[in-house]
Amino acid sequence: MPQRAPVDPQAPLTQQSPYWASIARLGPIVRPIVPRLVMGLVVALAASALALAVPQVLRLVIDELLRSGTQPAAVWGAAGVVLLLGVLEATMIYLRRVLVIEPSITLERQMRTSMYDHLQDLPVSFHDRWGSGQLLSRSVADLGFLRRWLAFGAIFLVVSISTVALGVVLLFTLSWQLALIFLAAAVPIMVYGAIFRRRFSLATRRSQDQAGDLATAVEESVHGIRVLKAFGRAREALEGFTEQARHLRETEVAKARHQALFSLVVTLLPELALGTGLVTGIWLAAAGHLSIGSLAAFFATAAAVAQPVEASGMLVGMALTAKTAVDRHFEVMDAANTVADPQRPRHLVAPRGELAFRGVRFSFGVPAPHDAARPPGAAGPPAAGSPSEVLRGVDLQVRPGETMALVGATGSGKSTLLQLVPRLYDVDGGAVEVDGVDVRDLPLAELRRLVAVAFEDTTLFSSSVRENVLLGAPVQEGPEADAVLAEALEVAQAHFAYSLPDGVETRIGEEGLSLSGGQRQRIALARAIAAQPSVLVLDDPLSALDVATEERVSEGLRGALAHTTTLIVAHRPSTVALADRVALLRGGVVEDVGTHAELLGRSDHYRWVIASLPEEPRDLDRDEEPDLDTVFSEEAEAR
Ligand SMILES: Nc1ncnc2c1ncn2[C@@H]1O[C@H](COP(=O)(O)OP(=O)(O)OP(=O)(O)O)[C@@H](O)[C@H]1O
Repeated sequence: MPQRAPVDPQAPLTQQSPYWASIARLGPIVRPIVPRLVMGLVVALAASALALAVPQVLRLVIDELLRSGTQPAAVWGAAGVVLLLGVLEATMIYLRRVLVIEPSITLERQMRTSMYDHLQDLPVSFHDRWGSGQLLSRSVADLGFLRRWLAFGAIFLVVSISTVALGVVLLFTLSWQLALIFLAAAVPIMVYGAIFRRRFSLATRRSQDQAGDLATAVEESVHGIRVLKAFGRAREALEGFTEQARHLRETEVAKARHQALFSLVVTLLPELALGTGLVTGIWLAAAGHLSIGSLAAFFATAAAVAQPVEASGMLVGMALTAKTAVDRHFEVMDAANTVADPQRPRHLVAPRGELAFRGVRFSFGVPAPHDAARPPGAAGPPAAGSPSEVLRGVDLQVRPGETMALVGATGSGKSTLLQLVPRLYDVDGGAVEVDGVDVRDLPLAELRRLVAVAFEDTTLFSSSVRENVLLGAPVQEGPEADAVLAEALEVAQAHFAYSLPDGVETRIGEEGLSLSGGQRQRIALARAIAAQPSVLVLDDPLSALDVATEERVSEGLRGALAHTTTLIVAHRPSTVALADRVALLRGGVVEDVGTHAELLGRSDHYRWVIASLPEEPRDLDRDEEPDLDTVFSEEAEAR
């Protein structure tokens, strides 16, 4: 497996796209809910205008009603107006929530679904480079954040800017001298705001990436918990995790410090301006340049304006985090699907299952942790003949219905060659053909119906045995599906499935019943058989079986594969025995092809490879307990 480098906590993060260029990319996605967002914005603006109207009523009450000694009824009337304004403001706030929350949640779901869909489409080479935690954090945390920003942050930012703008105009109408003092505080706020924006956006990008790496570390250690425990490496894993968590903590603390400092500036300066304004205001009122009502209204309005200014630290922080979330989202969504359907597809009407590799060249390219960190095209395949090329011109023909074993030293590229058949990767040069048609010219769905695979490292999904086995089967339900299931379980010697607590309906996989390595392999093998493919590609699918079970499976396979072209990676002589012919892979090419006996007779390298294959199974996995009497008597005989 290639290494996926986590975010370097010390690396300078300076490459940031312009803010609006990033946000504008959301345009087409957000468009359907824009009317609701605009309505939400309008009612939020109305709520803020109502809040600003209260000081005006206050001024009227003080200057006009109280001073001229009007009837108490008029004062009650004014109080009623203030109350009405308050009720209206609360209603508007409620309406805003109703208008924006539901569409923003829907949008989050849609973005998450399309990301999942895109991840399914992207080639295996993409998944080789990206840590699962990075994808997890982008599809869960980042999108959740974007929703909150759209439903709350963005609207409040616009409302805050409008409130401040309208408030400042009102302040000028009440007293231009006091308004100027108040406005003077805005200059250092704006200067410091620019510094804050730069620092915070770098820190927020780093923290979101580090959170993704941390999620990858959790995922890997949960998956590898048995290995870590068995090798007593849990402490080292914890130390590694603690180190990553420490880096994230440092970034978060730095972020919080930037935000706290900015909040201090935006809280302190308006307060200072208000204090200075109060002294000046009292002096102006005493000198008769300002009415008491205007002075009271000025300070009530200034307080209403100061509120969004004070919240600006949080709002700007949200806006910058949202921009990072958008960037991270599109880094995944922009990744091109290099293994796509052909533009002019060809079809195989009655496939015979002839498989051919013609001058196939392949290398894995240069792994990189995050696509965005690389200039486009930086990870392309190395030049032909470069040392990192795994396959350097493979020529091999497998006849229809033939079983061909692939043998070679470890790391010679056997698994790689198999993965080119269902286009998990595409060749860099040459072609893989089924019935004379380049696999790249077949629609992917058709190709993957023609070709079924079973790998040594089996993946079972959190669903029933039945669903796992019938995953690629032509029929999923009914008596025909039952028959396919039964036959596949029979050939793969996976009868144990019937004895599970709920039989073939038992839930297995990560969230279900744990199966042994050999049981998992047999389910995976049954899945490949149930797909009823024309070409079956098996990557050492019997490695975890004991000799007796392997023999029974091999026998079943010989019958079942009679009409299926099979390419099988063999790590054991017993798997080689399954094959009609054997291909010997060496130095990135097929060095020799022949029967097992022919190759034994003429190839030193083949003899060496076969001699180095293990005779015994790597992992004994018997269904039934061994007969201890027999074991003891065999041991006694041996003695
Ligand atoms: N996803 C990957 N990304 C980068 N390099 C890879 C990847 N998978 C395999 N390789 C490299 O390609 C080479 C061939 O690997 P491959 O797994 O095909 O060998 P193999 O013959 O099947 O080995 P084995 O018999 O040990 O299973 C190795 O050097 C391996 O490190």
